[in-house]
Amino acid sequence: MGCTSTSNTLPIIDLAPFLDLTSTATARAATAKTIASACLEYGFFYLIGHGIPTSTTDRVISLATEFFQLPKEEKEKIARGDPGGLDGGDGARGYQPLGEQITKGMRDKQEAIDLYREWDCSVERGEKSAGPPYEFLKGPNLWPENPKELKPFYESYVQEQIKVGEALVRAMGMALGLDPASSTAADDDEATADEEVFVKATKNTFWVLRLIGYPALDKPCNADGNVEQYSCGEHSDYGCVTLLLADATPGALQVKLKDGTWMDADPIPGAFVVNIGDMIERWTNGLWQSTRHRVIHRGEGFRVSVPFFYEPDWDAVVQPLQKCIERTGGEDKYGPIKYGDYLLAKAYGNFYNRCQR
Ligand SMILES: N=C(N)NCCCC[C@H](N)C(=O)O
Ligand SMILES: O=C(O)CCC(=O)C(=O)O
Ligand SMILES: [Fe+2]
Repeated sequence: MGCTSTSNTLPIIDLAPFLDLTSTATARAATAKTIASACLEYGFFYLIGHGIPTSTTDRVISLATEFFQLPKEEKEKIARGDPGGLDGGDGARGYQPLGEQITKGMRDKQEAIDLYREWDCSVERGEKSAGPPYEFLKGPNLWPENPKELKPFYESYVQEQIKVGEALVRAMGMALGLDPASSTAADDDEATADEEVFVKATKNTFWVLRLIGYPALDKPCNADGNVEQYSCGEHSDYGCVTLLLADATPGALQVKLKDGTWMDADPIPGAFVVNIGDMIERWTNGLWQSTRHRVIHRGEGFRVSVPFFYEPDWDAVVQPLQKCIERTGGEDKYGPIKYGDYLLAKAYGNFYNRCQR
């Protein structure tokens, strides 16, 4: 697949009617309609009206940038440990140096920190034995000590993002409830059981926050225009919705369109780039697909992005909704799956060394 991509036409969705308590049912229905068509056509859109100020998102990016600029030894203080080891790691959380993350069997040119919803070991094992060893993914987060403000700032950013995720999946539930044959907006938005499915399944969201640093690629494309190196290979995300915050670098994230061509999804100031994950695809029986995307950072500088993944609860059982089965030919294409099991398999396969040996 070539290095070139077409220019930017992803839809822009305004979430404000779902966050502003004074908004009208008509305004919510209008947003839901735009979501329904964006999810059907692209599985990707820009999100505005989310209520998180640019002063916050700018700081999130600058703190991540500061971390990646630290010396290697400093960053490796929070290197993800081995699951089952006594170093305090669970194998998934913490810092991953360049080359540890793999996609489709190739090393991605990126370094990262993964943070997840805290796993409360004390509940399962009793307060006294809450320390290591941990099972894969089932441990405490490893937060950087430097920059000092990172942890408190990010903790409150996660809370703000959870609110956005909640409002967004509520809006998506409503969008799914719209009658595709009807062109008129619903006159009231009293939620039906189906419309609340995403909200209920994300009450204790097993969220992920990933800080990613992308060095410039040496040679992203060869003379024929084919891709030689990836910052992140082609993939879909695993859960409900990804709310991507990235620095201003253009020419990096690409979205795969239904015709197989790639389109740039360059950042728009103040907007998150949102995409739907595999669990939404399964709930909708493939009606809304978890669109594949990749990163080929074609610029010169160091690029930083901080995706927030708003996901189902660890224990949520995800299966196609009857209404969606009917709309997609009457056959259940996926069956039920527990989100935690799905995530374990995916996350385990993401690392080149240690976990895979
Ligand atoms: N939560 C994480 N790590 N999200 C990033 C997904 C990047 C693709 C992944 N290596 C894959 O092959 O699926
Ligand atoms: O950095 C980006 O633009 C996207 C990263 C991404 O797709 C991911 O981490 O899942
Ligand atoms: Fe992704």
